[in-house]
Amino acid sequence: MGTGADQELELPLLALRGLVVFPHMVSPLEVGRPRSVAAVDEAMMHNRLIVLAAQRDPKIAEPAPADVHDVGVVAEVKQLLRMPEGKTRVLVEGLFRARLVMTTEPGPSQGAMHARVAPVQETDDGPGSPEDPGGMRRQALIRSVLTALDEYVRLSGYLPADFVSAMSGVADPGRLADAIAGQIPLPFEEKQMLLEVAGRLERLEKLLALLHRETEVLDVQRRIQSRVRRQMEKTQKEFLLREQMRAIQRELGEAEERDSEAGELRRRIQELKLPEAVREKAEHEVARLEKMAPMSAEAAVIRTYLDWLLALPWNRTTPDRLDLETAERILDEDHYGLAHVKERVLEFLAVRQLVRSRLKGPILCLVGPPGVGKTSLARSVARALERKFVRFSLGGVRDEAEIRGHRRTYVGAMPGKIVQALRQAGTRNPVMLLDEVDKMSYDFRGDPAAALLEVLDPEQNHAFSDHYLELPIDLSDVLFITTGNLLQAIPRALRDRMEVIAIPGYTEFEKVQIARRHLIPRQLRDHGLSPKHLSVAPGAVTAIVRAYTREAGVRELERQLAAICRKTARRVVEDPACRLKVTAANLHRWLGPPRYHDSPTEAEDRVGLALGLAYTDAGGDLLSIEVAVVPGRGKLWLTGKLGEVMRESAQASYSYVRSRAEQLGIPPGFYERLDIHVHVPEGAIPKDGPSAGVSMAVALISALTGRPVRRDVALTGEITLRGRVLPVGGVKEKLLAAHRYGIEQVVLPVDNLRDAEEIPANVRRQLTLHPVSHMDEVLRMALAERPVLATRVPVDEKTGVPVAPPAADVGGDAMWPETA
Ligand SMILES: Nc1ncnc2c1ncn2[C@@H]1O[C@H](COP(=O)(O)OP(=O)(O)OP(=O)(O)O)[C@@H](O)[C@H]1O
Repeated sequence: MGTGADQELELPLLALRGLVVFPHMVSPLEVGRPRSVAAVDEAMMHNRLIVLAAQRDPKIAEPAPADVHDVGVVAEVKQLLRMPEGKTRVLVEGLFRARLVMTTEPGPSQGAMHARVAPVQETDDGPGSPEDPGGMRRQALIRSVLTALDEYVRLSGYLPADFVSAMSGVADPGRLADAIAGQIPLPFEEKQMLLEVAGRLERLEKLLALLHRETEVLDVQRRIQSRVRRQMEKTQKEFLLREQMRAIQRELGEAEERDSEAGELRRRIQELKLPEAVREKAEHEVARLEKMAPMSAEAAVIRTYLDWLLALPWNRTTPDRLDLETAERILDEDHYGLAHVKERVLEFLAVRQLVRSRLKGPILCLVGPPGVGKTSLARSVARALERKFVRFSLGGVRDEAEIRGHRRTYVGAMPGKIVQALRQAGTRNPVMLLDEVDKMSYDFRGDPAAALLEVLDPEQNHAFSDHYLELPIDLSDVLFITTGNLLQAIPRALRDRMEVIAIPGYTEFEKVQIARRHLIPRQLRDHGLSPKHLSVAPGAVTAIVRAYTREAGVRELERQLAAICRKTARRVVEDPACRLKVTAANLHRWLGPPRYHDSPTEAEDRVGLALGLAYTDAGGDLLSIEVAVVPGRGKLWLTGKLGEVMRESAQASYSYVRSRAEQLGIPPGFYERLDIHVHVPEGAIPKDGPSAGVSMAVALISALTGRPVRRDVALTGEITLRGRVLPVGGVKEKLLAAHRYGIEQVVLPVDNLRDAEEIPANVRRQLTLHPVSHMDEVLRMALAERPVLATRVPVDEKTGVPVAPPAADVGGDAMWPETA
């Protein structure tokens, strides 16, 4: 067919939308626009030739000559098929590239557009052409394109597999490029770009780049798809399994169980009339529970949580009994003595009666040795107020989470102790006893004291937050009472927030009263006995206190009485008619030999042995302090498990003695020839504090001068390097201890005298107190006037220098070890 491939032609123009036809490519076209139909008709009437050129913008409906690209293809219309609605379908075959030289618009008669076109001369083909000597580039390009095409076909699945082998038969690079470009789905702008390249190899090279890019895109696409597919499969699988499980549960009747569980929970929530925030949270959790498989671990977590939420007393309170008379009667009924504490409790109730609304604070803190009735007093307060009573111990708590709970994300998470106690109480206004606030510690897991501060602060505790509950809980109606053994060990910030009431310990008289009025009746009751079975003579109680117990409280006493009751119970079972009587004389038959007879007090005055008074967490106690002087080089030995402060205090006493040696009648330079050993017996018990300073100085001076210490004097006081005596703590407990051991003379710092006013009058009467402010006064009181030995430090008569001592010859009192 004469196509006139090298001269200009005037042909009808068909504008293509979003489509490029290449030479040698047969392609079906749907023609609808009137101008396009006219162009096809015109071509059919002449030589079937037509120019196909792509529109620059496929969206334009009626393109003007400027709207079509300058390069297109001259094609032959192979077939024409008229369709309904005026549409026409044609089959065209591209013949050659052509440049549109001039394009003319149709006249008003709606005919076709025309274009004058000039064929594009294709360049650089064949071996030996200047750009490709030897045809190497051509070869390389063709091979690369075929490889890339192979990869592309494999990845896309879009073209038939034999397309590649068909293409490998095309030798002309330009044609190859056109044939491939015509078949693969590239954006039409890129196809147009390829159409406009006249150079064959250049066109092939551009196609190669596009192929590579397409392959890469396909690869990424494939990876995304497979990921999406996997995801889809997983959700589908889960959905399927869940459905199956539901079906199984239905079969087993579990679904109904779950539905009924949720229904039951909802009903309970409704009934409980919870505060709004709590109700919302509870309902939210029930809704979550419903969506879960009943047996799943998560459902169990939610169930436990709901259990807690619904069990807490959000709005349950008990009315307070504010009747003072009854309250006083109850307090007296339960406890002997303790007037100060009872008074404070009654004051609290009185204020409560006047201020009906919430009373901020106070938090009572009962401090005293074990067994003085702190816990039972708190219980009694609850009884007087008709409130519920709960207690927990803070001893050993070192983790904030124990107070505040663990977050629910933890396995086995639980609310903290406060919330647990509230649940146990079942009302929101119990008396809550926090035992052993002085035994808390802290580590990297947070400071429990800080959490307690929030609990005990009336400004904050109306919205206490527990990590587990995730809801603020109101603690402002709780009456907190705390207890501890040592005031100093309670964290300062906590101490400031509380009203401390000290219970120093009981005198012997009080113990006997407590036993007779409370402990014996209670033990009889607890052992199923009646007073006619057993009577305990007052003298026997005193004997138990003296010989079988050594304590500030009455716990050990109660235990001994329980032992007596046990023995009685056995006898009563054997012989219901028996009548038993415990007296001081037959006590050893009930309780065995006395446990305590060895008092630390001595039968006679001793050299180098002083009695100090100590304050421990078990109350007050006596402490013997021994000093021995041995030949040596001025070393000071300290033994008996002394704490840091006590050691320093011993050093201070020693320095004081050295600096005052001459006035004290000790040869100067004694320390160059002698070692001094200070020992505080009962080494298993740790001892600390500065209050033994005075007694150590007395023992030292006694050992160095040979003047014995009076055995009926006990001492307490801190010493300075200049011999001043400073006040100390725990004086009440110390005085009670001195009295317990039958000591009558107590030397104490003058500033501590007012503490002595708080001990019971009958004890006070039996003690003679010697207030002092300087060591000189202490020594006048505590040391015998004249040495029992000429001097404890032998000196050379001529030089006055201490010499090695002679062999001991002073009986049991010997301070010098025998020299070998
Ligand atoms: N004044 C008292 N009147 C009657 N009973 C008392 C009195 N003091 C203590 N008790 C009794 O002594 C026992 C021990 O008291 P409680 O357990 O309250 O001691 P505590 O001070 O709390 O000791 P701890 O510091 O070890 O907790 C209780 O049975 C208590 O009833």
